[in-house]
Amino acid sequence: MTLSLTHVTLSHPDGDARLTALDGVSLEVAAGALTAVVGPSGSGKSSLLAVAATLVPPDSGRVVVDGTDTGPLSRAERAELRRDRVGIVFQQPNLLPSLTSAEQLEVMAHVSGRPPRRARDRARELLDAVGLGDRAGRRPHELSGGQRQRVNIARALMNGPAVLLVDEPTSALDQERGAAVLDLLATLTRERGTATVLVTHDRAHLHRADAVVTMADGRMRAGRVPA
Ligand SMILES: Nc1ncnc2c1ncn2[C@@H]1O[C@H](COP(=O)(O)OP(=O)(O)OP(=O)(O)O)[C@@H](O)[C@H]1O
Repeated sequence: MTLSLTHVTLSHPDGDARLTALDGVSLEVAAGALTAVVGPSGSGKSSLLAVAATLVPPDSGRVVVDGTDTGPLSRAERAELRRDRVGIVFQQPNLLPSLTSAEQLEVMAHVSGRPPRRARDRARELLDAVGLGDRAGRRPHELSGGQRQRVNIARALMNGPAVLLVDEPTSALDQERGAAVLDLLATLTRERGTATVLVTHDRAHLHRADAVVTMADGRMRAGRVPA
């Protein structure tokens, strides 16, 4: 499995007590598969993504990313693993206002020490893949919300991640643009072979997922993919 969480627990300080955000959660996602995570606010969905992204080490349990057990890794080693093998798409695109779409992507390669020329080609190819080949020279304020989210997705794929983690990508979009973004994520997952986890409130599009899991009070329950 490309992403594997086994009996993961995570708690946060809550006054003198601790609040359990993840309570023995296990999840496996194969390369090329899209798993959607749904559940009410506060059920642990963002905590699950944070742990899978190696941003937060769990209190107990195992997180394996692309064959690497992340438990023994130092903070610096986790950061390196994240940079090279994990793509993260946050709810808000967080694009840099002064950079063009192509440059938003090229920065990722630069940070990873990859050659600029290859980065330019790859940025072009990815912008084409998300339908923005003709918007490569535009800055964020010259793009629509849906286009900015597509740049955000392309940027997350820049370093060829094995695992793609996506947090509520449609929350700022209308129904039609949201549906298009989810279609795109499903297609990219298959074409690029990422193990993708998508947190969403939007139950309308769950049929695009290979599996759906529901979180409630930090626990996970497998669900059927709706027809
Ligand atoms: N950094 C933190 N410090 C303290 N408590 C936290 C922290 N992050 C999350 N929590 C708590 O952990 C529980 C799970 O939160 P989490 O954000 O993972 O849920 P969620 O399902 O993503 O919710 P939402 O849909 O509102 O984003 C909640 O009770 C939340 O208040």
